[in-house]
Amino acid sequence: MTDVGITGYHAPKAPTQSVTLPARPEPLTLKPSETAVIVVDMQNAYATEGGYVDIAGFDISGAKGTIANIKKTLDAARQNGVQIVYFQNGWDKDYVEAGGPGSPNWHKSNALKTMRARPELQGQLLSKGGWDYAIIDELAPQPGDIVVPKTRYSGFFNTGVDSILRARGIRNLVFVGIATNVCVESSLRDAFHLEYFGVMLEDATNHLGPEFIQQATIFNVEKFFGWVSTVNDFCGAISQAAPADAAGE
Ligand SMILES: NC(=O)N/C=C\C(=O)O
Repeated sequence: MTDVGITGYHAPKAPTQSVTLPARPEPLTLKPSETAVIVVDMQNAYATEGGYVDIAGFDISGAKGTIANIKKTLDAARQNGVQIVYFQNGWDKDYVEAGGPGSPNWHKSNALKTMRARPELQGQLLSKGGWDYAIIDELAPQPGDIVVPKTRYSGFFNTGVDSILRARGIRNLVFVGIATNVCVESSLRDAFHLEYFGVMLEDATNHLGPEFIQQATIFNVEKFFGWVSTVNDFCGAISQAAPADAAGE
């Protein structure tokens, strides 16, 4: 069973009135009270120099702007009582959860491959409790946020997040994080198949690989799996509704 860090903090209530989020291919009508922001894998591994993807040779120069835009998104979400859920990718220190040679993950994970190529890194990449695994300081979870550890690209595989969201009546998921084309897209696709309305904030995600791959995911989301919006449009939209507390709810 997955560890889920839920604090006893009572966040401000999210508005129950519908707002209109400008999005492509069309605007989306949603209730902030039925919406969560999903922060995908904003760990040192993916967003900080010296972390796993940097060591593995990917260009992470886009991460800085992504972090600033995610911070803006989370500030607005918190002010309006919108639930925030963090996904955190990695495995136990012995890498049992990563799978052995019988798992495709063992063959495809660039973290595992990098550690096999450079044995001095063994135990350092994406290992629970280590620096690489930790969520970056700039986006540290706050009281009321939910942290969901995961062991594969999709946050819906082998985790309790679907139940956690359903129990709160959440129907709309706003995705931010790294990497657009791997864990963000995998999670948004699974969310679609579980009947969630998935929105990706294109300027709060960063890809691993050439620039065209960011555009490919944007195309896939817009055309097949959900909606694409921006940080400014999200922040503007969720502040449209009267706070639930002010409305006497
Ligand atoms: N968070 C991600 O998108 N991860 C991508 C690759 C990996 O974890 O190896």
